Amino acid sequence: MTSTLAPYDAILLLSFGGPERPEDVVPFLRNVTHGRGIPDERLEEVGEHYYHFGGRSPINDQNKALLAALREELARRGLDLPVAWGNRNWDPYLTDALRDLHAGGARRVLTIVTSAYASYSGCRQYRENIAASLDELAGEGVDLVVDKVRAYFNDPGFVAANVDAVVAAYERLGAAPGPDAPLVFVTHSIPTTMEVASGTRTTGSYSVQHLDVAAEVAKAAGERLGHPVPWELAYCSRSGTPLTPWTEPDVNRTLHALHADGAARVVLAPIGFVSDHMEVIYDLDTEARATADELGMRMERAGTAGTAPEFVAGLVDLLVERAGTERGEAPERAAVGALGAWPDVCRPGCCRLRAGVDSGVPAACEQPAGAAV
Ligand SMILES: CC1=C(CCC(=O)O)c2cc3nc(cc4[nH]c(cc5[nH]c(cc1n2)c(C)c5CCC(=O)O)c(CCC(=O)O)c4C)C(CCC(=O)O)=C3C
Ligand SMILES: [Fe+2]
Repeated sequence: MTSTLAPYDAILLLSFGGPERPEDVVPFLRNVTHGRGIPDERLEEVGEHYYHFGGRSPINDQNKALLAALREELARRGLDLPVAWGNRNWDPYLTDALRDLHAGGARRVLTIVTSAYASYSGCRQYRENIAASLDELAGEGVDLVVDKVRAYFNDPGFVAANVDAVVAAYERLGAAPGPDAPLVFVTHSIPTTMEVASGTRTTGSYSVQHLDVAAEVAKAAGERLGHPVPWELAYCSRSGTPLTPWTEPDVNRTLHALHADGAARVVLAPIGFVSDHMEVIYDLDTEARATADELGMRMERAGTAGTAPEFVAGLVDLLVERAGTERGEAPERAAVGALGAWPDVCRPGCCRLRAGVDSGVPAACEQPAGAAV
């Protein structure tokens, strides 16, 4: 029975992909940076991060775990439909996943991407990948309709999982939050041009989305811990040339600044990542930890949402909500914070690579040009 997710007949988990073995690292990095002008030195440096962990990214295992958790939660709710997994940059690839779903009888697919926040990297680029795959499949006579659930950074389940993780990190730290033990939220840095073009005029940019979630998480964690939590937002994983501005401050610089202000301990909460990606285990657990050690600061890194039951239940709620909307019902659109629920179908021009510049690359899951922004 698939009745309560009608009109959808399949679910797709769409992610980034990562290498499984050392031989995969360079081909993977070529896929990631295809046509994007990342300097060779940066690729070698990022390659080293992967070799440091045996040439294997943690991301595929984490997606397999999320896939299993989603299937379990769907089954628990009596929702029996296929759930496939496909990636932008590595096997299993998106096009193959969609072709398999179609071969199994699927005609209308609802997608969850493994990015909670909307920017070119977390929203539009995936939608361009969907459009390109659908185009390729149409050439094979495979016709599918693919939709995507709205950006879920402010979903109550995602936020609750991050609150739990921050509370647990302070418990491990053995100190109450305060000026002596502040909280640093961390996310992926992006070029400031991408930041300016993220979202739309009415939805909140990438950094504004993070600030909204950070305020909610800090407030709820502070209530649970019995102390207000001083916090800031920092960025990791900058790339590109030093001449190109990216969102700042870098997390290592924030650690130096907090240390100079007298903080002896710190909690890092990577709210920008849905699971412990390479950025988390290398840029935070390896590099930022080395900085903290050097400064003599005690650091605890909060966990990511991963397969936390609230997070997984929240994702399934989003599937149920969207299916209801498509059936013409008006389901509740749960969201915490000040920004409200993201549009189901992105506004025209949402999350362009650069503000005002239409790349001409088709993107799926977007209202046609001319629709109100
Ligand atoms: C906002 C954002 C997220 C968060 C949202 C989300 O979670 O999806 C994210 C996720 C990820 N980024 C990842 C890996 C990489 N990202 C790169 C490059 C870039 N990312 C960017 C942004 C983001 N990226 C940008 C603006 C670039 C430069 C331009 C470009 O190339 O688009 C490069 C190239 C080398 C380098 O420049 O560092 C690599 C190898 C992995 C896999 C990790 C693993 O294996 O566990 C994941 C999940
Ligand atoms: Fe978008």
